[in-house]
Amino acid sequence: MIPNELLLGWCREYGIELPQGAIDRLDRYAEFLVEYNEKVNLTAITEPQEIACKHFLDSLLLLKAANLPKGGSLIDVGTGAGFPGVPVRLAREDISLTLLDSLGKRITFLNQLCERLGLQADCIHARAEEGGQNPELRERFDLATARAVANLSNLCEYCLPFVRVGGIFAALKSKGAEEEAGAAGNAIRLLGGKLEGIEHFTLPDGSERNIILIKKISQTSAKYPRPAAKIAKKPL
Ligand SMILES: C[S@@+](CC[C@H](N)C(=O)[O-])C[C@H]1O[C@@H](n2cnc3c(N)ncnc32)[C@H](O)[C@@H]1O
Repeated sequence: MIPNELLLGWCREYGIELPQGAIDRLDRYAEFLVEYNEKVNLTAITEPQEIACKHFLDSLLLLKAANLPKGGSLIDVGTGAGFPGVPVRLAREDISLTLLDSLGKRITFLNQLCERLGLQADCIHARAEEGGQNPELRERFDLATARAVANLSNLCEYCLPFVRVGGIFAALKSKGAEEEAGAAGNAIRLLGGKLEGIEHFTLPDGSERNIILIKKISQTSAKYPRPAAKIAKKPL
């Protein structure tokens, strides 16, 4: 359904390697996404070339920006229909993937998707504020990521608790990333992080993508993440 050759060409251009069979699995992913989206709202992007560019290639850029060690672990917070986590896992069969979202209908979709694609992933129905206090998830991951979930300050409180010391939180953002990173300075520091840098990309459709990289340099205090109402009322 997606323009496979075009996507492969983009991957070559951006230096992203795909293992054998990944393009076929991405194609089946797109097909199921569009089919399921007719009954349950998952995404506004349904045109095949747009899915290839704005969902798949965009997600895969994470691999260009952040180092994910061989056999490492990735958590995608507020993953929605699986972005960026699922495309990244299809490109990196060695990693373990956890997909977390607060909406049950998204998790139902993801479980069915994993079954169809024969993909191993933990799909967790929880708010990030709760998941980050769960000892089985807290400070366990080499890489945490999120796209289109919240402003960077709140996102740091959602995501940094999941990251092990020495690991990375990578936030996928469009324009205004420098300003957001500046405004989140206090949150980054309080949560045990350090701004490593921002990787800039231009997608084939001309849109801007910035990936903000935050390294976890010390443990996050047990008081974070706070309950949702507190985060909303008093952002760090
Ligand atoms: C705009 S969608 C983005 C989905 C996906 N990351 C993408 O880029 O296509 C935001 C997603 O974040 C989830 N979300 C928002 N706040 C959350 C929270 N506090 N904890 C977990 N999931 C959350 C929503 O349920 C939704 O699926």
